[in-house]
Amino acid sequence: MATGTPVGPAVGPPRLPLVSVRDLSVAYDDGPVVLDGVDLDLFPGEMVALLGSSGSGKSTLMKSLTGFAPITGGSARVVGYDLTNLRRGQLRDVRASVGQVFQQFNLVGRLSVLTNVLTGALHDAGPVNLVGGFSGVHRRRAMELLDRVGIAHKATAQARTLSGGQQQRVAIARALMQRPKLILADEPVASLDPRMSHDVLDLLHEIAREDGIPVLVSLHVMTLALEHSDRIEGMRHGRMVVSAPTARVDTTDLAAIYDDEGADGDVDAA
Ligand SMILES: Nc1ncnc2c1ncn2[C@@H]1O[C@H](COP(=O)(O)OP(=O)(O)OP(=O)(O)O)[C@@H](O)[C@H]1O
Repeated sequence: MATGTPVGPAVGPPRLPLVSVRDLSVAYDDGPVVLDGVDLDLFPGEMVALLGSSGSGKSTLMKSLTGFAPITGGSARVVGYDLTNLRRGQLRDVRASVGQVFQQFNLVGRLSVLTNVLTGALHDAGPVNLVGGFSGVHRRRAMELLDRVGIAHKATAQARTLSGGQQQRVAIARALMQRPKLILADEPVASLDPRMSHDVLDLLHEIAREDGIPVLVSLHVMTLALEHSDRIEGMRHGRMVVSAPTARVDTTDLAAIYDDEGADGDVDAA
């Protein structure tokens, strides 16, 4: 298994991981073990691509980081919380600190783009009604974020009228509205064409670098992962079989992840 130190500045204070997972096991409802002895560290400012064949456990790993998959063994520290030993109310705090981006965008189609972004602030806005209840501060921030993701001109449009790539930008702005300490993006480009896929991954990579937060992104297209990540984590049958800086990943690593199960991409591209 390839390993390596995470990408980052050669000098400066030691960086602490925002996510530190050790020997993690997950099983659903007394079923078979789905994650088996998984280790994972995510550091500030890095874009990490999570690769693996269908069913290897990528989504389950992401869900386990926000308490949506049952941890049966090992440990998981996420944004300062020990997920196996949470006190009352702390799971809510973890979820409020983790921005999530999904394949299907998960926007409310009949609401405006701006309102969709504002829902990212629901955890700290107190009781609001979705149409008029957000403060001017929240509204200004939502507009700034729409500007940052390049879609401020669509602020008043219904979300369902936007293209897939535009909707994913709105979803990313909504995640940023949470002021996240970590972003989890589960196959965020699986519904997008190649051009939009590159644009969305560029945007996520830029956010990781500029905001200094880790972005963990699961991808099916290997070539996209090789082009748009600082580090590759590779899963196979619920185990982490590769963990290495992207520049050092080679065909042996990719074979360890996919073997003859196939991937959407060319192994020789490495
Ligand atoms: N809620 C659930 N209950 C029971 N088993 C589940 C549940 N969710 C996932 N699994 C099982 O866990 C295993 C890993 O699934 P998971 O969705 O994490 O894989 P994945 O790598 O994300 O796959 P894909 O790339 O197809 O999304 C699979 O065998 C799946 O059937």
